[in-house]
Amino acid sequence: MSPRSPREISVLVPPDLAPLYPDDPSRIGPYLVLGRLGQGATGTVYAAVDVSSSTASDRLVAVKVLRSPELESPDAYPALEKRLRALSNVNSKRVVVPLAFDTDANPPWLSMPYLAGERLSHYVTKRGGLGTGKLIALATGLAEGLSVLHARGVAHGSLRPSEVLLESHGPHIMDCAVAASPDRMRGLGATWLSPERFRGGAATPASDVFAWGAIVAFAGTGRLPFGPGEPEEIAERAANGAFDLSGLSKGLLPVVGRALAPDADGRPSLREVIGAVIAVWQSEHDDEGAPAGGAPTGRDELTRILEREWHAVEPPARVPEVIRLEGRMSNRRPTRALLVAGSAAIALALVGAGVWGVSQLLGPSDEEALVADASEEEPEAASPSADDAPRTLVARFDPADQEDLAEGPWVYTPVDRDDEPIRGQGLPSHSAWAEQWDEAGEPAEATIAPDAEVLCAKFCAAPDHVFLDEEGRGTWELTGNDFVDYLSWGPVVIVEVTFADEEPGEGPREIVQITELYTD
Ligand SMILES: Nc1ncnc2c1ncn2[C@@H]1O[C@H](COP(=O)(O)OP(=O)(O)OP(=O)(O)O)[C@@H](O)[C@H]1O
Repeated sequence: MSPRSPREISVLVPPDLAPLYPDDPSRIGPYLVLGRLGQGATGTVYAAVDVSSSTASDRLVAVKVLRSPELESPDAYPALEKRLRALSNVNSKRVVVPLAFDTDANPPWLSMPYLAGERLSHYVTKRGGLGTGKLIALATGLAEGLSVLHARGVAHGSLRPSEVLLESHGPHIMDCAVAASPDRMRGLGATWLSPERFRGGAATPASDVFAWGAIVAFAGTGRLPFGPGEPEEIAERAANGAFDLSGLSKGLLPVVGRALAPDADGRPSLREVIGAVIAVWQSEHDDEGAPAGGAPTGRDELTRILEREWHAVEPPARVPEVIRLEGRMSNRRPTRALLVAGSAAIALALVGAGVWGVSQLLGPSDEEALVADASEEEPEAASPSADDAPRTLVARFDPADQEDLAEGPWVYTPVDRDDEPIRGQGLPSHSAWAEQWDEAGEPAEATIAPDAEVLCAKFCAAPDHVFLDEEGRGTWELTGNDFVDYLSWGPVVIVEVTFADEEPGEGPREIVQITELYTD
């Protein structure tokens, strides 16, 4: 097997990744930018590739280019740098922390792990308040994340339901880099703003506790705790302690009520908050299954609560994308391959169906027929005639077998497999995938029709290549030319090929249809 081309890597990307705008950067720091994740009041977030990462599933990062009103004065930059340094040392799975940042860049940026999930604001708006177990997990998780932030001297300052991401492993506190100014927060919704912040005060741990109380109240009841209205009306109710917690899980009422105290001194510390919420959970679970060996720590309990209560937050599917790292050998293919909405399930379904279909197709008698008739005159690569080989077979194209990577005919080796592909273990590399297939015949040569129909799941190209068949299965549609171009990059590929229906003859057979086989 030849090694995979060092010029390409695969990355699992969200299926609905938006394309870049013409002015968007193609690189940010060490990252290759793939598409836009979104734009908020503090900057634009891009999906980007960390080329140093060794696994497809970890390569995707989110890079935020900061452009926020709070950073308009040059004095803001040293403070930003200090805050990002502190954040980089935060050790909590509940906080999205920077992987890298550059505050000298213009504009500054920070990278963070890519997290697939749903904002708490969307989740509650769509489904209503959370059940008690999940609410307790959320409340404990947020309080733990905030307490670790505070221990590093960082008050979040802008916490609200849209800054809480629900992901399959638990809730995450996002957007910690820049605390919104009170002015900006007033515009974003006074509900989450403590009275002292509404009056223009700085972000403090106590103001984060207030935000925690308001978020937990919203998540538990599906309603705004101070009701609807203009920011001033809401702020007035907050200043008077006029909240409505009816419908909130009974055990949580006292601690949430105290967190919403108008006076910062009247609010509990996060340690008290965590203790109170854990006590509610333990009282409802009789402490069953508590770990042996003394009183569990807050973190142990949080882990246990998340394990028990955090269900039904599934990560959205991601789809494979092949990224070219440097100049291309041909200009037919776009530098990067971007997949569009809806293709994830269908692409994976097609691949699964393709693998299944091929295993059905290749019964034992077919396998025997796959053994190519290597003639004495052509020892390197035989060209089986149309009457002694099936019209469709699974083949390996290994550029190591090919003398000239730009010109055909193309050497292919029939392959098959006895076992089912192992799924759910991440996307295998080209060569690892190819190694799962056994040789089932002698190498032979074929030409590839320039307009051959190509269905691919992994080496897909531009969005306008998307293809849906009559049964709703789909993937990307390329041509034989694109496939030849792909082969010239050097990867080993496993494909199902169909030859032209031709009269028996001497020359290499012509491939008119190619379906890439891949799985994860
Ligand atoms: N680490 C991440 N992983 C995946 N997507 C992310 C990540 N960080 C941000 N995003 C996405 O990027 C988009 C913009 O996020 P951002 O936090 O900048 O904006 P916002 O929260 O909408 O507004 P604001 O800047 O006012 O907080 C959102 O759709 C968000 O889900």
